Amino acid sequence: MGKKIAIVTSGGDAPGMNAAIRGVFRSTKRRDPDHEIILFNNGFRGLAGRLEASMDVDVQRRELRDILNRGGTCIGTGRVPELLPADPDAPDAEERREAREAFLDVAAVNLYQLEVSGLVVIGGDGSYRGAHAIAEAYRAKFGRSLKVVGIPATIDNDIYGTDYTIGYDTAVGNTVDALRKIRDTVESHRRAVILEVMGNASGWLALSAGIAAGASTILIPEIAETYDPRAVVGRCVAALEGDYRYFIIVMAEGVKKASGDERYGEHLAKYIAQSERIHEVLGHPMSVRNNVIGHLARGGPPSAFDNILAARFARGAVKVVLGETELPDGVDDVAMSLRGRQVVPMPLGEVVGHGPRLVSRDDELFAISQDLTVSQDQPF
Ligand SMILES: Nc1ncnc2c1ncn2[C@@H]1O[C@H](COP(=O)(O)OP(=O)(O)OP(=O)(O)O)[C@@H](O)[C@H]1O
Ligand SMILES: O=P(O)(O)OC[C@H]1O[C@](O)(CO)[C@@H](O)[C@@H]1O
Repeated sequence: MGKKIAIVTSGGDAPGMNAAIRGVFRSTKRRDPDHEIILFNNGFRGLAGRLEASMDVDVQRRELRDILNRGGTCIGTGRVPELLPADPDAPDAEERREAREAFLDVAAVNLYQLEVSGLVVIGGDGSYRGAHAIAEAYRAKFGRSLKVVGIPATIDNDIYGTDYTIGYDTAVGNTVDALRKIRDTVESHRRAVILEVMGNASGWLALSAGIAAGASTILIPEIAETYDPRAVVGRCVAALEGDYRYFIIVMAEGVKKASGDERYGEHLAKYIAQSERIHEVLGHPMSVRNNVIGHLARGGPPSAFDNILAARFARGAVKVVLGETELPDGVDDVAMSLRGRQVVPMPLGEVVGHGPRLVSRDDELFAISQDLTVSQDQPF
C-alpha cells in the first residue's frame, strides 16, 4: 500500500470542514513529508467517479491556501442516494441492492488502485454509515483492511459517542444572532414569533440556541409535550399574564416529522393567533409570525471553537492512519470522538450501530431548558 491519505467531505456541509481538511494535510506532512494527500470532490460521488475528474492527487499547500476561515467545504460535498440500503419491500429492492453493491465495489477498487492507505471521511452520521460500508466492501474484496477514519462534522451534533461535532458551535452562534435580531423587532410589537431551525431528527441546535438567546419556549421532536399546541398556548398565556411583551418560540425542524404535520410552524402560528385564551388576556388576538432560518445557520465563517475542534480531530485521525495511535485488534475503521477533554477513536461499527444521538429527558441541556424557559404553572 502506498503512503497516501484520501479525504472526502460528505452529507450537509458544516463550518470547520475546511479546517479539518487543512489539519489532516498539515498533521500528515509534519510527520512524513513523503505522504501524499488525495482530495475527492463532491462527497462519495467523487470516490466512485471517473477519477481524473473527481479528485486532486498529491495536493500541495498552496492548493489549500486561505480555506481556514471559510465556511462550507472547499472540496464539495453531497448526498448519494444509491448508497442508502434499499427497503426490502420496495418493488425495485433487488435493483437498488445491486446498484449499491456496484457503487461500493467501484469505490473500493478505486481506493485499491490508487494505493490509498487511509481514507478520512468528514461528515455526519449518514456519512459514517457510508464510510463503514466502504471499509467492509474493501475488506471483502481484497481480503485486507483499509484504515477508514470518520471525523464528526454536522451542525446537528447528533453523532453517537462524541460530545461535539464540527459546525455545531458555529450554527448555534448563527442561530443566536438571528434570534437577537428577531427579538429587536418582536419586542417592538406585542407578538409571538416562531423560528424554525435545522437539526434533522434532533433538537440539539434548537435547545442550545434557544437557551443562549433566552427563548420563551423551545420545541424539540424528541419530547412531544414541548410541541403540544395547547401546552404552547398555555405557556404563552402564562408569559403574557406575567407581563412578557413578546413570546419567542424556537422550533426544531424535526417537530414537523414527529408531529406528522409538514406545515407545523404555520399551523401553530394560526393556532396561537386564534386562541381565545390569549385574546382574553390581551384584549385582542395575538399577532404571530413564522420564520425559518434554514441554511443561514450553516453558512459563514467557522467559530474559533469549531476550527480548534477540527484541528484536534484531524490530528487524531492522522495519528490513527499513520499508526501512531494503536487500534484494538480487528478494528480498522474508527470515528474520532470528543469524550470529555480527550479525542479518542471509537470503532465505527459501534458508532453507527447506535444510530443518531437524540435528546432525552435526562440530558442536562433539556433540564436547563426546562428551568429557564416559560412554564405554564410557574411563569417568571
Ligand atoms: N446506511 C447507509 N449506508 C451507506 N451509505 C449511507 C448510509 N446512510 C447514508 N449514507 C451515505 O452518506 C451520505 C450522507 O448521509 P446524510 O445525508 O445522512 O448526511 P450526514 O452525513 O448524516 O450529514 P448531515 O446530517 O450533517 O447532513 C448519504 O447521501 C449516503 O450516500
Ligand atoms: O442541505 P440540505 O440537503 O437542505 O439538508 C438539510 C439538512 O442538513 C442538515 O443541515 C445537516 O444534517 C440538517 O440539519 C438539515 O435537515
